[in-house]
Amino acid sequence: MLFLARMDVRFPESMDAQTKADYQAQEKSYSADLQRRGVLKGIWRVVGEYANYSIYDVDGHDELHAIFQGFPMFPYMKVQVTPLAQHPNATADEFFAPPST
Ligand SMILES: O=C(O)C[C@H]1C=CC(=O)O1
Repeated sequence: MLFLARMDVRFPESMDAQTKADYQAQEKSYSADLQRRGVLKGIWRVVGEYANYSIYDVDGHDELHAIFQGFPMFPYMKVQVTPLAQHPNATADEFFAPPST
């Protein structure tokens, strides 16, 4: 199942630069592992914002929630999720398998 997520990150004003950098490094490593495993299919920065849009391929809601909770920066993220279904007009679709005949 595919899901589109928008993640907005908001660190507390009081957080020091080194702590932020540590969180970002841990986040990068966690994100890279998800991408290597094919769970995180793509991630894009929202221009001008500390936010991203990302696409996840998981078995269901519980797995997706567990993945989000695993993000080191989860306590500082607001996540909005949109379930995705196959569009009948899609011509080239790298995310969905072709319909079986
Ligand atoms: O920098 C971000 O957008 C936050 C974070 C969430 C996933 C990820 O890889 O980075």
